[in-house]
Amino acid sequence: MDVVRIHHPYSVKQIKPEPVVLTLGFFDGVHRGHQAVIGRAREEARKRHLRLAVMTFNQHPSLVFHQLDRRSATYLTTIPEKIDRMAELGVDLLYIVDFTSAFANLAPEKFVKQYIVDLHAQVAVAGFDYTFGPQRAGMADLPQFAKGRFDVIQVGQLNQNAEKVSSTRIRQAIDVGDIDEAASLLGYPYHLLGTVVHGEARGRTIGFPTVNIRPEPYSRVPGIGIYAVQIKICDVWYLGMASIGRNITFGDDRDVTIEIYILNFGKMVYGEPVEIVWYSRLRGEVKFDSAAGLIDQLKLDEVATRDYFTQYRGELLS
Ligand SMILES: Cc1cc2nc3c(=O)[nH]c(=O)nc-3n(C[C@H](O)[C@H](O)[C@H](O)COP(=O)(O)O)c2cc1C
Ligand SMILES: Nc1ncnc2c1ncn2[C@@H]1O[C@H](COP(=O)(O)OP(=O)(O)O)[C@@H](O)[C@H]1O
Repeated sequence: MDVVRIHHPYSVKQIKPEPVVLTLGFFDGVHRGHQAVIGRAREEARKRHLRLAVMTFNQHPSLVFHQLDRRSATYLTTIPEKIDRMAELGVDLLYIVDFTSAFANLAPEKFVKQYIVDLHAQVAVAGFDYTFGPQRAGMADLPQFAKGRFDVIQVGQLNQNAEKVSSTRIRQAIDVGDIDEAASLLGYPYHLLGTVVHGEARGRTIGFPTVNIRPEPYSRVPGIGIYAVQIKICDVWYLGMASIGRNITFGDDRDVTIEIYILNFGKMVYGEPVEIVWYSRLRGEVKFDSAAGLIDQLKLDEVATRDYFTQYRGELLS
C-alpha cells in the first residue's frame, strides 16, 4: 500500500497518476461500518479494474470546526494503526490529508475538483453521513458537484442491535471497559500502541513484575479494570494480564497507569515499543488491606487469564 501525506495546498507531483475508486472518510477505529464502506469500494475497484484509494485525515475534523476537550481528542486508531488496518482491507493507496482550516474552508466545488477529480477518482464512495465543505454539503449533493466527472456510491447505515455502528458508540464502550462490546462493533479486538517506561519498581518485589506502558499520544485508553491481553514486544506475542488503574492499594490520588504482567516472561524491556490487544475484562480494581491480599488476588488473576485463553482463545496458545 502506498501512503501519501498531503498538506493543503498540495503539489500535483504528490498525486499518483492512475485512475482509482476513491473512498472518503475519517474512519476512526476502521470499525464494521467503515469496513462495509471500504468493502463496497473494493468490490467496485475489482469490477472496474481500478486501484482502491482511501482519503482520510490526520486529525478529527471537529478539532478545526470547534474546540474539543482533551479526552474527546483521542482516537481509537492512531495513524500507524489506521495505516495497518487499511493495508489489511486491501487498500492500494492511502492519502492522509492534514485537516486544517485552509482545507476545511475549501468551497465544495474546489474540494471536489482538487480532492476527488484531481486524485483521478472515477468513482467516489462514502458512507451516508459523509460531509464536505464549510457548509457541510452531504452525499446527496455530491452527484451535482461531480457533474458527470465521476460516479458516486453512497453506502447505507450499518446497525447492530438496532443502533448505528459508530466510533462514538465504540469510544463509550472502551471508556467503561466494555471491550467485548467494542470488539463486536469494531469487528476485531481493540488494540493500543505504547512504549515500556519505568514504574515504581514495586512489581518485582511482590513477585509480579509489570511493564508500565506509556500509550501512544492521543490514543484512547480503556476504562479502569483488570484485563486479559496479548502484548507484542520485540516482534513476539505474549499473553498477559493488564491493570489499568490507580494502584489504590498503595495510596490515594495516584495517576492512572497501565501495567501488564506478562506470562512466561523475564526480560528487561524498557524503551521497547509494544502493541496490546484487549481480550477480556476480568474484574474491577480493588483496594486491598495489604500487599499480601493483592498478591493472592494476582495469583487468582493469573489462573483466570490462563483459563480465559485456554477456553476462548486456544489459537493464541503456542
Ligand atoms: C493483573 C493485575 C491486577 C492488579 N490489580 C490491582 C488491584 O486490584 N488493586 C491495586 O491496588 N493494584 C492492582 N494492581 C497494580 C499493582 O498494585 C501494581 O502492579 C504494583 O503496585 C506494581 O507497581 P509498579 O509496576 O509501579 O512497581 C494490579 C496489577 C496487575 C498486573
Ligand atoms: N513477567 C514479566 N512481566 C512484565 N515485566 C517483566 C516480567 N519479567 C521481567 N519484567 C521486567 O521487569 C520490569 C518491571 O519490574 P517492576 O518491578 O514492576 O518495575 P517498574 O514498575 O519500575 O517497571 C518490566 O519493565 C520488565 O522490563
